[in-house]
Amino acid sequence: MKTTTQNGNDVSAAPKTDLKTKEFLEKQRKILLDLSDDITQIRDKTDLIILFSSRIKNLFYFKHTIVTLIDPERTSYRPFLLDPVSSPIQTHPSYARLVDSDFPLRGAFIEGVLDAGKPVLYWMEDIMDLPGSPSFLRVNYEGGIREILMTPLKSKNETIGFLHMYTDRPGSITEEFISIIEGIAPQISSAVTNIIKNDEIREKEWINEILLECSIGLAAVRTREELAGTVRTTLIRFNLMRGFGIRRINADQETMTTYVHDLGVTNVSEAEMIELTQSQFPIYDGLQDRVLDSSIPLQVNIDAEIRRGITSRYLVLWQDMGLKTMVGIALRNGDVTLGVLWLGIEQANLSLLQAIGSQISVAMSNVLAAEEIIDREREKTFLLGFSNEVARVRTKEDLKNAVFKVLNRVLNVKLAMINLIEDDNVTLKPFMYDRTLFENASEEFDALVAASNTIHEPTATRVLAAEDRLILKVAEELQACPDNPFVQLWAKTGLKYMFAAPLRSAQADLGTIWLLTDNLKSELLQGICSQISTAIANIQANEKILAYKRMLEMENSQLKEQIKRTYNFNEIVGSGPEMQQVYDLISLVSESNSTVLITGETGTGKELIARAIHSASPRKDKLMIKVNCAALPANLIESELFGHEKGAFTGAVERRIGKFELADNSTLFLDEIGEMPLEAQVKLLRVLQEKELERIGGKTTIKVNVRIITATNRNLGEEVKAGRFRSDLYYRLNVFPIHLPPLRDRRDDIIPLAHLFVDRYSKATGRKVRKISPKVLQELTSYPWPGNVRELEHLMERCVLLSTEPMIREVYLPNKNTGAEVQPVAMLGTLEDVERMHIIETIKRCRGKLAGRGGAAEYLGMPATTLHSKIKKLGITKRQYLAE
Ligand SMILES: Nc1ncnc2c1ncn2[C@@H]1O[C@H](COP(=O)(O)OP(=O)(O)OP(=O)(O)O)[C@@H](O)[C@H]1O
Repeated sequence: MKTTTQNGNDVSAAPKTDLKTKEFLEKQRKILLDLSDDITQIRDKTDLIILFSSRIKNLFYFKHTIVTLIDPERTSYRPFLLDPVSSPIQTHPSYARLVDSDFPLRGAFIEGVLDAGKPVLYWMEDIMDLPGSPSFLRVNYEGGIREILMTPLKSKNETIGFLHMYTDRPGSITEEFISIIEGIAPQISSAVTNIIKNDEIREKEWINEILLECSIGLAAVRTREELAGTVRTTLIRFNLMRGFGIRRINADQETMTTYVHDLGVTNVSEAEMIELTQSQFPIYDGLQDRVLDSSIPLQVNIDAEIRRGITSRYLVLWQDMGLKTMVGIALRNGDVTLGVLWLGIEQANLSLLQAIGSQISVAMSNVLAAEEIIDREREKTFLLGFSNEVARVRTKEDLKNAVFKVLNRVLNVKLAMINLIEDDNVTLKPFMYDRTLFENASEEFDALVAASNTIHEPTATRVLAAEDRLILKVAEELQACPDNPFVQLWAKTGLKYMFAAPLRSAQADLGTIWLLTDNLKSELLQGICSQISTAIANIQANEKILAYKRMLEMENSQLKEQIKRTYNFNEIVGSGPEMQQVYDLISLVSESNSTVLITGETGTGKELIARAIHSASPRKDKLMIKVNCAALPANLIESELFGHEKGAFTGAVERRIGKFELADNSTLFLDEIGEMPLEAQVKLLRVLQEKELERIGGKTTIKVNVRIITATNRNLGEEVKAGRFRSDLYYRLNVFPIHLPPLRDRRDDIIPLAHLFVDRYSKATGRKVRKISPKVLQELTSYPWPGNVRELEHLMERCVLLSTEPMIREVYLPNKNTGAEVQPVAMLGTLEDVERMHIIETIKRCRGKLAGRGGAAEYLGMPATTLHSKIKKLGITKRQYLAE
């Protein structure tokens, strides 16, 4: 057997022994046998070296021995089995460091052993100071060691470590010694391999045992707090607790945010702590994505990552916290990647970390599932609450309150806009928005709100085409459509997502809703949007009902107004034979359903007579409906009479009930029938014949039971002849004609009528005008009254208003020749009137005192006798100045 020194010299330095002697062989055999026995009994790894050392020492002298092992990467070797009791350097200050050091597998010293593949004896002085020589050589030399025998330990032809044997007596390691060591090296190797395996098995068992314990705890975890606590306990059990953070992948699939953490005791500031645990950190930053992609835990050197150019803020925060290395473990449950577990540790058993990681993954998915259930429940309750609130919504204001409450306060979502489609089915009109959202761009926003938008605007078209919603990433949209003014506005809010949805009710598009948020809860938002759709449909229906109600109220008040003006039979003044005849006709026709045509000059009382007929008819409990055919433009008269459906023509925004329908079971009074356009005459005739009608644009026929009374101041017979009035209609209307004579032909009625009107307007205005002077009565009866009773009525109303005393003494009739009214110089009356008024007023102020100091004569600047004669002359009575 040939053994070499580090210089490659023949082992001439080792004292020669006859290796073939029987004695030697016997010695070797015994050592091997004893050692084999020992090795089988070894329970503890330190026992091996102690037993080995003592057995060999029985035969040869050496100081002490150790075993070193090569690391799995085969870059270094480190102490594995020590015999500190025999070591001469155990009191050396470097001892503790040396036994825990890795020594590079480079340099002449160790490479010499590896190359030789068998024991190599070194003289310390030759080797210890060579470049690359391990420091333990010099330390041993200083401890008195002079030679070292290095024997490679092999397993399956690969060197797994070294047996170091040290001596302080040069020459004590003989050739025989070396030969024996070489012979027993395989035994030592296999013992070491067994120890390693045993160690591994034992460690695995220990790990499994603890993992099992931890897994029971982790499996029971249901909340985040429990998760944090159990992860902490698990790490403590493995002595790995130096602070941890679990980051969860956010819904955007682009960022991660801390889910649970325990940073341990660190010198981190409150602000940094909040930043680290609440920020969204990008997944694809070159580090987190590496961890997620890696199937094994990844050890990260923070400084090195920053030097590599990874700019994520959390690295800087870790650095600030004084951390040097972190281990990142991807957390996965089946195919689902949940996030990353970051551990603030230097190094650790990878398979252990992996096992911990997968247990935490299971626990985390349990917590997530539990949270999801709670979230869903909460969302359900929340939606139910919102839907109850929305069900009560009747106005836009109610809806605004409900929507803003739910979006801003509960979900942290901003309402960018609700647009509603107009009746033209194209225009999108802003309905509701949160202007505060666009504070940075208020001018642009106002301009967009003011400009009319349509369903053809590209983003609006996309939303309306969507089945239920559209989720847009604002940044991507801005890249794709940098010129779109809407997208530009969204970008200015700084929010990440635009959640847009069509608002629909019963499959009809009502409009679009646009929500901006960083926190996307699509399902919930979807639910809210459909509630908003329902609410808007309700509001619109309610608005229609209100409009309809308003219309009815308007009509109702008009009708009431008409009723007020309805005078019954008794209020019709006229006692002459002409009017008597009219009364007879009214009595005759009232009870029947016959159509009546009332003719007469304007103002003769035709409407009054129509109302009298209605009031005396069996239909009197319902309102008489009046249509003035002259007051309506030709194109509207049909819709006024027969009504129309929504959209029947431009401007028909609502359905409208016609007067015919309103007059069902009552009387329809068509005033000024002579003015009705021919086209409408045809339709009127049809309704009169068939007693049913169709609304304009409508498809169904509506049966009506209406009594018709018409009136005209024209000569309808002449109109028929001139072709302006349909003869067939004329005959149908002229069933029962009543003609009203003009007032000039019944002069006996003038004075009773004048008194009636004075009385009526005195009461209405609160004046005390009661009488008409004979002179005025005379003037009234001799006037021709071209405007008939209405003219008389207006004139008397005016007289009441102008009169300053209980008797009407003056009337301003139009000039009989010119028709123009003779205006007095002043509205105050004649000079005599003014004088009378002035005297009465002065006496009143003097409290009836005429003469003497403070009397009216003094103030009027005349002697009391003159005043007396004037009072007499002007017919001033005591009543006039003492009455009030
Ligand atoms: N005989 C009467 N007794 C009392 N009031 C009358 C009489 N005739 C007419 N009036 C009053 O005179 C006014 C005008 O009457 P009314 O409107 O009925 O006339 P008309 O013939 O229908 O007018 P037009 O042809 O202009 O529609 C009304 O205020 C009405 O009350």
